[in-house]
Amino acid sequence: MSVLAGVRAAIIDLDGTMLDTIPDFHVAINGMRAELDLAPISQDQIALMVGKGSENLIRSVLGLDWDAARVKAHFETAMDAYQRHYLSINGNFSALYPGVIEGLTALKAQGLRLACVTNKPIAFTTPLLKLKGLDGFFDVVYGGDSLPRKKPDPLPLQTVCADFGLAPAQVVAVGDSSNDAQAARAAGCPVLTVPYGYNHGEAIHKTDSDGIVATLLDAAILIRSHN
Ligand SMILES: O=C(O)COP(=O)(O)O
Ligand SMILES: [Mg+2]
Repeated sequence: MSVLAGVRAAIIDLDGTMLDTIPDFHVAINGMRAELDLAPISQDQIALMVGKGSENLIRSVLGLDWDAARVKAHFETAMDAYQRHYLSINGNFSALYPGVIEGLTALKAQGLRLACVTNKPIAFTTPLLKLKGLDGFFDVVYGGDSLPRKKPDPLPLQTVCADFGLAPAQVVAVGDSSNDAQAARAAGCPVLTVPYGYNHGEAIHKTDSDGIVATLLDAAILIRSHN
């Protein structure tokens, strides 16, 4: 029997799964770097560092130029600048991946409840989902700072399962990175991965999952075929 049999809800990741947000990160990070007299960096560099939340990202971005002591000394100034820049352009340069709206629509039509769990701060996440027309699909949304621990910790996924009154085996996680897969494994949720996002520069095939789906629509079709 497939691990997807009996699935009643889906937890969908945001960055790299629903939206290609690297162009937003790029503008916001380089805006911050300019304020600190640091040279711009490329989208490819940024894609390697996205996935473990804002604090990690800013520490990595500053660590390209500075030692740990200097990063620490300037961290708060950098974070304030980054958040200001990000909020001023949030969503303006990011785009939906193919099959996202179709996939979410199909999952809903199949009777699944949907949650969005992202490591993006909730203050960025809420307006972004709205701007992109995604907010109406989700019963629950957790950002990286909504709960005491973020992915790859299982807590956000376990919280969704509790919110929905479902066992982890009934809730599939869909994401683009090892953070999503590790969180799902630790929570006991089945997990599907998409190959087009950001996985810290690692091929998605190297990440342990229950299947790789080309789009969210393919995820919906695969789940339906087992239920
Ligand atoms: O902002 C991040 O660090 C990654 O966010 P995600 O969990 O939506 O991929
Ligand atoms: Mg992601």
